[in-house]
Parts: sequence; C-alpha cells; structure tokens
Amino acid sequence: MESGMEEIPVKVAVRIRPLLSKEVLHNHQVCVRLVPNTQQIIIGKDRVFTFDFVFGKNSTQEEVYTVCIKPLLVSLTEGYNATVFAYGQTGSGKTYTIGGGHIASVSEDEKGIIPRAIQELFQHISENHDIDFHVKVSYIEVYKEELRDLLELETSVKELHIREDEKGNTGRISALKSGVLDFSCVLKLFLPSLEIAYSLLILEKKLNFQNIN
Ligand SMILES: Nc1ncnc2c1ncn2[C@@H]1O[C@H](COP(=O)(O)OP(=O)(O)OP(=O)(O)O)[C@@H](O)[C@H]1O
Repeated sequence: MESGMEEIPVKVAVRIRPLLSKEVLHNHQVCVRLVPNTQQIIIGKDRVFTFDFVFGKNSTQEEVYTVCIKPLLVSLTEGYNATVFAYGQTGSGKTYTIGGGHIASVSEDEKGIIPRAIQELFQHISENHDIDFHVKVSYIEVYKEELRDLLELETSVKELHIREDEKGNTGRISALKSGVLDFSCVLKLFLPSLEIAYSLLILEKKLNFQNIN
C-alpha cells in the first residue's frame, strides 16, 4: 500500500469515454484530454484538474477495476467497509463503467465493476475455507432523491431509507437483502432488474474469526 493511502478515505477517479459513433457522425469534438504521465486532465484549452486516478478514452474495464476497485475488495475481505459509486451527467459512462446494465450478457472484457467485484469476492471466499462469510446483496437506484429497490421493483419508494446507526455510520438501507451463495446466485438476482442510471451495490459480509488459529 502506498504511504499515506490509509489517511485518504475518499478517492476520485475520472474516466473519459470515447466519442460514440453518432457523436462522430455529428462532428462532436472532444473537449477533455489527459496530461501524459500525470493524474491531471485539461478541460477546454487550459483548465487543469487533478484527481486520484485518471483514465483516458482507451482505458479498459479491467484497468479501471484493477487500479481503483481491487484494493477496496482486498480491504473488504479484511473487514473494512467499501463503497463505490459512479457520478456524472447522462450518457457519460456510469452504467458502462459500474457494469450495472445487462450484467449477464456482456463479454468478459466489457464487464464492469460490479460483476468483477462479485466474481473476485467469491473467488476469495472459495480460497478461504477457514473463514465463515455471509454475503448479502442490495441493488438500489437513487434517482431524484428517491430510492428504488431494483431486486424488488414493487417495493414502494417510501419503504426505503438511508439511515444512520447508533454510531453515526450511514448506509443502513431497509431494502431487500438476499443471502447469496455464489456468483451465479447474484446473476440470477440481477437478471430481472432494469438498466439503471445510477447504482450502488453494497456487499455486506460478516467474518467469523473463531475458526482462525
Ligand atoms: N469507456 C467506454 N468505452 C466505450 N463505450 C462507452 C464507454 N463509456 C460509455 N460508453 C458508451 O456510452 C454510452 C453511454 O454510456 P452509459 O449508458 O454508461 O452512460 P450513463 O452515464 O449511465 O448515462 P445515463 O445517466 O443516461 O444512464 C453507452 O452506449 C455506452 O456503451
């Protein structure tokens, strides 16, 4: 781990997506570029911004996952909480990057963060028989300040809330959380859900250290 990494609880990555064919057709121009060998982008002619990670238009799903998410997955398996969310204007590539749309049908290379993280989590679980893991999944859409349970679409938005627990931690969401045993169980849960504009996946696990010598 890089020195000082523990002290920064929030990291921000920026990903530039390539122009879509229809944008090329309409002669749209790219207005943002990377500064080579830095973590900076330039918007327009000279507005420079620095981020924790920057990814250019040729960046792959694997690269984004490996650089930004894999370290969080490792921390998660060590008992830390981790949250990843995609933010950006419509059409900027949130769903593509987070991997929330058509999760079961995209090619291996195109898979986004969610399927990669789930796969790796279960891989870790299968390699650690001496630890008792319980994995539950919530899949919710946050749109215009309202929450929707994408695993239980008929649940009223009024029944879903983000709450603080007694220690002041936010994130307790009263959405359905199904216990899942492996990657295919998660895929089955995701299949009926809609493609979403903004998604948040919370993987909760409980570690039982009693079996560790
Ligand atoms: N890195 C990328 N490489 C190739 N295509 C991409 C990339 N990012 C996004 N796209 C494509 O750009 C289009 C818009 O992306 P996406 O649907 O992910 O945007 P969004 O931010 O989720 O939009 P909305 O908020 O409207 O749902 C899609 O056709 C998607 O396949």
